[in-house]
Amino acid sequence: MSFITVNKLWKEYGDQIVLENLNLEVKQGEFCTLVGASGCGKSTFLKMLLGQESASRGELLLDGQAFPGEPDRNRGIVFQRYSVFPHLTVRQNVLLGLELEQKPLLGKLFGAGRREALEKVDAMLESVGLTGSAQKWPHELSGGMQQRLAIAQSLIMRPRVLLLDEPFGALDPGIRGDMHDLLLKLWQETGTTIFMVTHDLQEGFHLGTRLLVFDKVRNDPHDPQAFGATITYDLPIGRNDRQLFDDINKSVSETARNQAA
Ligand SMILES: Nc1ncnc2c1ncn2[C@@H]1O[C@H](COP(=O)(O)OP(=O)(O)OP(=O)(O)O)[C@@H](O)[C@H]1O
Repeated sequence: MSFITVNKLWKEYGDQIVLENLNLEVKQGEFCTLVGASGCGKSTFLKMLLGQESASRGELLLDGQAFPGEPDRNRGIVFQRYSVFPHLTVRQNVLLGLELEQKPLLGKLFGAGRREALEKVDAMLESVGLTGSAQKWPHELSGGMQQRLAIAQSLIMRPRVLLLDEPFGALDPGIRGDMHDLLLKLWQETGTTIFMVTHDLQEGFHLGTRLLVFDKVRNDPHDPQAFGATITYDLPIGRNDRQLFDDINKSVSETARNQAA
């Protein structure tokens, strides 16, 4: 049985068809990168995996069971920006999830429970290279450091699925390279299943074990909302196929141009 099954999945908002007939089987530990023109529903698909949006039709299964309808600790998400709490220090940001999980009402741990949780937090901060910034506030961190904090905050909960929505989109190219290395290291260490949206096809090819291209097969210029996007390429990657890269780039750019027209 596959870990995640997407079966004839549709998503509509009112008259607008965003996603149509998505089918996908994902094994535990895969790293899927999602690319496609702006507005093709990639973030919507992540939100469905998170449990923040429901399907209009079709099935989304985790271990053969319907996906929990609300976000839970099985699934962590990191957005392009603003996913950390500005009023908490780096260490408190990472601790909070554990505190809320163990003491949902109070949101605070004491004594041995707190010491144990802080050991995990410090190990996680070490893993993402933020040990020296543990007492800092988020506004004192660079963009790359804030994203490392957001990843630590998600991973401390040991999610089975990690959802990343353009996590490096706002970072300088030099820092992106370091973040790629870090993410690959954490993915190998934790074995978590990753879905990552990126606008950078090269990044998608570099990081993923599988590349999913979201695109519109049909387009009605008089009614752009009539058709949704679907998965047009689902490729195992890890090799550098220049022709394939060019083909995907061309088809995604064409859809982007049609949508802008
Ligand atoms: N809550 C919502 N209510 C109504 N329409 C929505 C909602 N969320 C998204 N949409 C619409 O669904 C379409 C897909 O949006 P989505 O953000 O998933 O695309 P995307 O591929 O992630 O785009 P981008 O690459 O620009 O982030 C858009 O036309 C958007 O306006």
